[in-house]
Amino acid sequence: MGYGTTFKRLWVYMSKYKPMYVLLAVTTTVSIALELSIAWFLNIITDAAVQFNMDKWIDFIFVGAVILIVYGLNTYIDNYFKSKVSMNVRNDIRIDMMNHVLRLPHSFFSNSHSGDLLSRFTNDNQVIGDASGRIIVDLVKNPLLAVAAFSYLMYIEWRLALICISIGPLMMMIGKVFGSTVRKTSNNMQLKQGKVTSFLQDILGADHIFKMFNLEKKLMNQYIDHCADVIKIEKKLGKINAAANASSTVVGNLTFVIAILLAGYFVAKGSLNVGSMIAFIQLMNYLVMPFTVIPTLWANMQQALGGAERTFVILDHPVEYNDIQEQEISRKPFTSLKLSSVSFGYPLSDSKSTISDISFEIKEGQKIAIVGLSGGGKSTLFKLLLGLYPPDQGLIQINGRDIREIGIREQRNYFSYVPQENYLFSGTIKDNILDGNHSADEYELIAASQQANAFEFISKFPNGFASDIGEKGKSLSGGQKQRISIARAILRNSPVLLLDEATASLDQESEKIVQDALQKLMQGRTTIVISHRLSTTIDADCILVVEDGRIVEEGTHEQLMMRQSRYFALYSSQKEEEQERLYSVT
Ligand SMILES: Nc1ncnc2c1ncn2[C@@H]1O[C@H](COP(=O)(O)OP(=O)(O)OP(=O)(O)O)[C@@H](O)[C@H]1O
Repeated sequence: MGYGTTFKRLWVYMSKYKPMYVLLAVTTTVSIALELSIAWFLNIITDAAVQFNMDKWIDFIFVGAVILIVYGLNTYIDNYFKSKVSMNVRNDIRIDMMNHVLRLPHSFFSNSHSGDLLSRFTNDNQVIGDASGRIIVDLVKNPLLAVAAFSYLMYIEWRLALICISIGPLMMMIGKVFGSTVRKTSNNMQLKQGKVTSFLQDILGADHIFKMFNLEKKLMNQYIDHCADVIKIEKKLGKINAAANASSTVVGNLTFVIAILLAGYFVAKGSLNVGSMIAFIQLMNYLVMPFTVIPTLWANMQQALGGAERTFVILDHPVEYNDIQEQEISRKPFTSLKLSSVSFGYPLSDSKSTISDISFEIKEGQKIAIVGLSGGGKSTLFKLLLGLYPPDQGLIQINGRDIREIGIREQRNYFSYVPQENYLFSGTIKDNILDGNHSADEYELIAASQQANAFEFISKFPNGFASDIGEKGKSLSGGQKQRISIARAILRNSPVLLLDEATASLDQESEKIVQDALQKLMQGRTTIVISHRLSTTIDADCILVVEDGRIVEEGTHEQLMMRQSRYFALYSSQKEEEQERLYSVT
């Protein structure tokens, strides 16, 4: 995307605030007029002073006061609306980004680092806002100020004005030489800052891990390396900015010195009065200053356009659905779920299919257990059922209808999903359980937590359901988090339960309580369970043994045990482990 295109897209956001930009055009014009009026004011006061003419002194005081008051008011309005327009554009883009990000497919999140996304929501958003307010207004104002100052200079003494304007091409050259380097370096800087944010996000939410593995030294060194990278770019940026400023200051002052020498010469010769020379000096500042600040403003603009480009990359990513809707709880009847020759490979993954030619059917009220070694593709199968990825081949049907006809929202509504790791959001216990069904009442909330064996521990908290669970449920135990997650799934009460049994080791007591809650959750529900425990496989209507993405065995517990093959081996090894655990406890 070129910068022109990026700006056009940014303009779509800015143009919503046209009245504010019109007002800023007025304040800019007034501010230019005021700058010139100060030069004019210096001119008349100096001439009056040189001529020992004190008649108009009271008028001068009055005019000076008016200029100052208007200057003050205009600066206030100008600054206020510059920041207001920035704030509004920033906020609109932020809201659009969130609205878009919430609708992006799972594959997008799988392939992005949340820290990088966070940096686009924060750092990039900040610079885009600055560009839409202060930077763009100053980029328009400074050339206009230069033109106005030049016109006034021409009026005072055209020969001096022509010398002064020679600064223009020289400054442009400086801007061009340094501008593109500043842009590249600034973009690099944003990327590095994104990496630092990602790094911080990884470690700050996992203090227990870095403490347990004693990773402090490693992380400290990594952070120092990240900071060194940032400092390296900052130094480079500092050097470029210093060189650009030094060059423009030298060129500006050189022109200034030449012009002032000539002005002095004209005054001495009597062709220019002292007042005009003073006004001339003031105007020179207005002519030189724009040329010195424009390269920096231009670089800031390009940095902001870089940020906008990164933002638009996200906004351009295809979404799963067109609008965000209220939570919908499916109460549609469910009769069957059928997979026919389903195959799938992860996008961007080098390996062959993760799921190959999988077929099975589950009818209302049945329970299927999926077992197999780690990495076999069990969780991936759930991702396909939940519509997180579309299958590459084959057919998934719910109630005999192809899921492509059903649509992704309705497809997801058929399922309650309890993942292996419990993702809870910051907030209260009540908020998290009600995420299962926002329209549930108090009675249903209590009933769900009772069924999930969670009510007792929740009641013991001083604030009960209103207790804050901390970031990702930090202030809860593993078992408590699982039970809240189960209560959430109970409240959702979708026709089919997808249960990825937790392998995380809980203490025996806690595991028993969680297991009991899971049994209650499965009771009478159509369930597909990724099973790591014997208790959930034995009573299953069908057990699928998955290896390398394929179903290598299927049948009931008795049938598979009789076959004495893969399931038998898995079951026997689990049984041994269970018994070892029992012995070690007793
Ligand atoms: N987002 C992803 N991108 C690429 N490959 C992935 C992705 N997620 C999982 N995989 C790969 O797919 C394969 C199957 O993973 P999956 O999580 O489905 O296994 P699993 O049988 O559920 O394992 P476990 O029992 O350990 O949870 C693994 O080789 C894994 O590395």
